[in-house]
Amino acid sequence: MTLLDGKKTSEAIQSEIAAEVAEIKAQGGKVPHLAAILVGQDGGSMTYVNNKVIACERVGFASTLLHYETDITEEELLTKIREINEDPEIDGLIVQLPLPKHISGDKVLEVMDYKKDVDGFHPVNVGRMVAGLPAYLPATPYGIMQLLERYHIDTKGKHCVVVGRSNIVGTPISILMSKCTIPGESTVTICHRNTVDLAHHTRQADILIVAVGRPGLITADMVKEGAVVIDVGTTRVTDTTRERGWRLRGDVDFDSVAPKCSYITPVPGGVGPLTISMLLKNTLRAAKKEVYS
Ligand SMILES: NC(=O)C1=CN([C@@H]2O[C@H](COP(=O)(O)OP(=O)(O)OC[C@H]3O[C@@H](n4cnc5c(N)ncnc54)[C@H](OP(=O)(O)O)[C@@H]3O)[C@@H](O)[C@H]2O)C=CC1
Ligand SMILES: Nc1nc(=O)c2c([nH]1)NC[C@@H]1CN(c3ccc(C(=O)N[C@@H](CCC(=O)O)C(=O)O)cc3)C=[N+]21
Ligand SMILES: [Mg+2]
Repeated sequence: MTLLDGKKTSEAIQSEIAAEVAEIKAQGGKVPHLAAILVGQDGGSMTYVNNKVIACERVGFASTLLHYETDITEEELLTKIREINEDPEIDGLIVQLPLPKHISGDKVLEVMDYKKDVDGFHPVNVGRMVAGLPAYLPATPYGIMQLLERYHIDTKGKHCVVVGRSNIVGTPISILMSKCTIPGESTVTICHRNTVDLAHHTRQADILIVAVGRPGLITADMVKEGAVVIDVGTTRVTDTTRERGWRLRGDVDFDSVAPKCSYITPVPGGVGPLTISMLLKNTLRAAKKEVYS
């Protein structure tokens, strides 16, 4: 069993990005600039946004964090997004999810300039990804592809089973794994809440990707011997032995499943750190106008 070390891979990617930024600076070019919008006080969201800002500093990007109270109106938020769209200094924009109920995530995406949508959630980027055209790929699926690539995991002709069909993880990773690019070339099954006999499907998987948000959902009996298991889930569970009172748990029951796997990602230290690195990568691509001029 080989551990897919997301932290190490993420550090390698961030070093590559930092080297490119240094080169851009040396040539007097524009330093990539990421703007992040956070609405409200959700603990997890605050942690992720802070991690993103810290990572920006580490690779030499500029960053702006815009933090609004939960009672900001939808129109006020949309006005702010329009301002950022017009600001030539800012290359990439993310709006941290979840948003409060009175703000429509779909409207936010509609207003956002897709050329600055480094999360890859805008319908233009989603459509271009599906069509196989250059696009910003959503950071988590992009990170999973990086892990598979950098560990030289053979995906061609394999059966990839994805559990979860969200727009930010399950759906895009299923599409990418089915494409005629490497990693990819897999035969893909997508499972969700209404899948009958989940274990029957997961047991068929050569590559099992789980993005549900239910700690320990995948147990050893649900996994084929020798499978590659990618655990996207990151749920905070109470842990009184920790100073902060909680720890992160994945969707896979790691202790029982790991011995059966050829490769497996840990939580934390698996997919999560890569998500941040690929967001930086997208921001660099935005600053370099690699996807759109
Ligand atoms: N490591 C990282 O970088 C990231 C981690 N995450 C984590 O990944 C997890 C999933 O996130 P996200 O995709 O946004 O979650 P969503 O809640 O948006 O989607 C969860 C998906 O799981 C499906 N589902 C729920 N229960 C079951 C079940 N019992 N059996 C099969 N499928 C089920 C849902 O089905 P249905 O569509 O029918 O409701 C849905 O498609 C969360 O823990 C989140 O914190 C998310 C993003 C990035
Ligand atoms: N617009 C938007 N884009 C997102 O990409 C987005 C979002 N909203 N909302 C929430 C989810 C969740 N998500 C994670 C990012 C990093 C870690 C991560 O770095 N996890 C570390 C641990 C971090 C810690 O210790 O808290 C790890 O797994 O090792 C986890 C989850 C991005 N999301
Ligand atoms: Mg969601």
